[in-house]
Amino acid sequence: MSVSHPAPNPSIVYSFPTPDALVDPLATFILKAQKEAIDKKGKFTVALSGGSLPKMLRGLIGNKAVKWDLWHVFYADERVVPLDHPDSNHNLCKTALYDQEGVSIPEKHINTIKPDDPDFDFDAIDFTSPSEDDLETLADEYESKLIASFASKDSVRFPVFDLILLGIGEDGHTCSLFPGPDSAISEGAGWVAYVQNSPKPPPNRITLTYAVLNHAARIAFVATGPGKVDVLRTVLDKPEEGLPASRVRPAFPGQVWWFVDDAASVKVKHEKAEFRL
Ligand SMILES: O=C(O)[C@H](O)[C@@H](O)[C@H](O)[C@H](O)COP(=O)(O)O
Repeated sequence: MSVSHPAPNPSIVYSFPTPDALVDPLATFILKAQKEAIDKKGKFTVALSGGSLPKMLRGLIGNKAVKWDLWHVFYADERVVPLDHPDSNHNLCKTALYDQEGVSIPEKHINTIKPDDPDFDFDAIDFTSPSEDDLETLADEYESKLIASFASKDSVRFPVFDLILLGIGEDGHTCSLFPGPDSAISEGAGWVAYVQNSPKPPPNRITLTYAVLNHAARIAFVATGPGKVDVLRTVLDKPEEGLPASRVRPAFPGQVWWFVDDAASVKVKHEKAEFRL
């Protein structure tokens, strides 16, 4: 008997006149996701990306409605560098968000790529040229953190994030899922994969897989600036080209939203919705 799966919902695109103008709506959107999650299960699980994204979360800083103590943070992807390195997505989020006045996510709720296993010496990794074993261990250990947070692998096939916040590169990558033959991090893979030779430096990364992204309750992409014009047009209007960001299509009732500025979305034909929550 064949089982039919409901098709993914079409993406909802909000375009704002400037990057600044999307900051408060994005915060409102995140707060709504937070409320729904906390009302349902008393916590809010969110995955953050690097790049320009962390700074776009500034609308949350100082907002009394944010229940920081109930946030459980993972990284959609992370660069394999020391946690205090300027290239670290954790470091980026720490500077832009966690260190800001009033932001009080408990440290144990922030899931860095540093393994909990006391036998694994994260700081001893040769970060300029980590071994494949190290990368594999980091991916496996990160998966263990997901399992610990989302239940046991026996009882749940995939973690269901309340919200995953993503950026997009000009080549259509998202997380550390790049176009090309190496985008072998396919639906069949586990929850976390490692990447070597990433086309965007630094070369070594770990990333959530499509499988995890496509089980999320909500995905929000944030993309601004004229550099994203062509890629947004391709991803939103020609998803059949299969760029990594187009492959992020959580099954019903999952939903993808785009928070973009007019400079990035000027060529997009996909319907733009009026922002109202
Ligand atoms: O760690 C990373 O490199 C990212 O998570 C990556 O996927 C990023 O989100 C995009 O490259 C967009 O970056 P910008 O927002 O800086 O353009």
